[in-house]
Amino acid sequence: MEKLMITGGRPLQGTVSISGAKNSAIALIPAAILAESEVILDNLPLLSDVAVYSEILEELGATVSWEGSQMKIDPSSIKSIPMPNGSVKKLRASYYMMGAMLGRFKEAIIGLPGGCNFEPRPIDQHIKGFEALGATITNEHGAIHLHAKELRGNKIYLDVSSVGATINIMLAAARAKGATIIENAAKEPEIIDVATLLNSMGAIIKGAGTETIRIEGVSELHGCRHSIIPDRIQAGTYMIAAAATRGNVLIDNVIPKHMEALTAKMQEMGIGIEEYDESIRVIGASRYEHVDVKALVYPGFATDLQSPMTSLLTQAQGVSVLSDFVYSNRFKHVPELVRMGAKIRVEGRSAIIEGGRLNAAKVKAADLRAGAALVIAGLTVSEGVTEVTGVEYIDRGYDHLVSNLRQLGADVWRQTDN
Ligand SMILES: CC(=O)N[C@H]1[C@@H](OP(=O)(O)OP(=O)(O)OC[C@H]2O[C@@H](n3ccc(=O)[nH]c3=O)[C@H](O)[C@@H]2O)O[C@H](CO)[C@@H](O)[C@@H]1O
Ligand SMILES: C=C(OP(=O)(O)O)C(=O)O
Repeated sequence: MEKLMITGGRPLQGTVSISGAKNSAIALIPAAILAESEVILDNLPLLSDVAVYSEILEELGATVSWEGSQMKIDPSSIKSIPMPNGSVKKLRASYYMMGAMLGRFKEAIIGLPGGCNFEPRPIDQHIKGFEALGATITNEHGAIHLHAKELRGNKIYLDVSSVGATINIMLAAARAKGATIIENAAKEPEIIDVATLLNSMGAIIKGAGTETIRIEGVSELHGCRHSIIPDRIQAGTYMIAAAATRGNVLIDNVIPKHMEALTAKMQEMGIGIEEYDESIRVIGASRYEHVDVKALVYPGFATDLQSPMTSLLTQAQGVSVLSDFVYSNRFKHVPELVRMGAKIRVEGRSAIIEGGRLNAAKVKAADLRAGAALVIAGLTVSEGVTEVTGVEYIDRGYDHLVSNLRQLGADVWRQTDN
């Protein structure tokens, strides 16, 4: 079993460069299925989810070569092969195979997604969107069967502004007949990134990043080259880690605009923030004020930073209230932080956090961002060694985590126990 070992108490110092966004990468790779020729993706993060996605495309017959942060995908030999089990079960975003395969072949059989299950994560809005485009959908023994004689554009109002449903409908609609309008679309930066790639492939998509997206279907898409936006959740995690250790860190290769909800909260706590064109410096202080945080859809505070933020709030004076309005039960990190001495109780969709010192402990990450929260907590503890298991979750979203933290002066290492 692999674990992360952390002797904390050292303020993080130096520069960390952020890789491309996981939540873009794992939508852009399946989007390449829609093209007839080679798609080149630059600034790709080296993550386990990305590796699984390249496996999925190879299983379908695509030629994938991956060198450093560049992936080349030649989808010209892709075939419509059912994927009820196997790799698709390993990650959440395999649901994008539904939209991409439907767009290209008008049919797909895809096993229900795996990934981080911090609470039930329905895909009813994805299904509603595909049905509106003319697909017939059945769930047979845990695999979704999708079929359409032809896909026709339609107006789709999403009941919840879902990132996955918005992207999935864009993928299928890009090669449908006529115009599709998505209302109450999600506005996350990763949606703009996917629309940018699709438009470079010859799609006609307008309004990505707003609540109304219009997609004019085209009969064919071609290859292109695209550079993935920086990962705002990784960036936010390092910003929080810098502040939690009362360090001074330049976070490079970020889009500061994407970080606004976090930077505003950190400034409210008394943390120094300097913004540059493509980087942000976080300057820790000896005392932080308590704040209330509400995780919301973009441009609100990201739910994916809610767990790391919980760890930072244990370092503030007084009582903070952190509520998650996207995932009301995303609190699997809380019992583990309590094992480390944190004073936190969960009431409904809120964690009530009383600032205080943490202790080293053996803790388990139950999902990706819970893992990030535990690493940050461990970095604040100077006595003893914090051991974090569940490293496979952390590897879904943070490439070079150990080397990045070590470069910033942290005493962190990976250990494998038999
Ligand atoms: C691969 C990826 O990009 N993952 C991100 C994506 O997940 P994901 O796309 O799965 O999340 P959604 O935006 O779809 O979920 C938002 C909310 O809508 C609900 N919902 C969603 C779809 C649906 O059909 N029905 C429904 O009720 C969910 O339960 C949740 O409460 O956005 C989440 C919210 O920012 C992030 O935490 C994830 O990191
Ligand atoms: C929940 C996350 O990802 P996924 O939707 O891929 O499980 C995340 O990135 O925090």
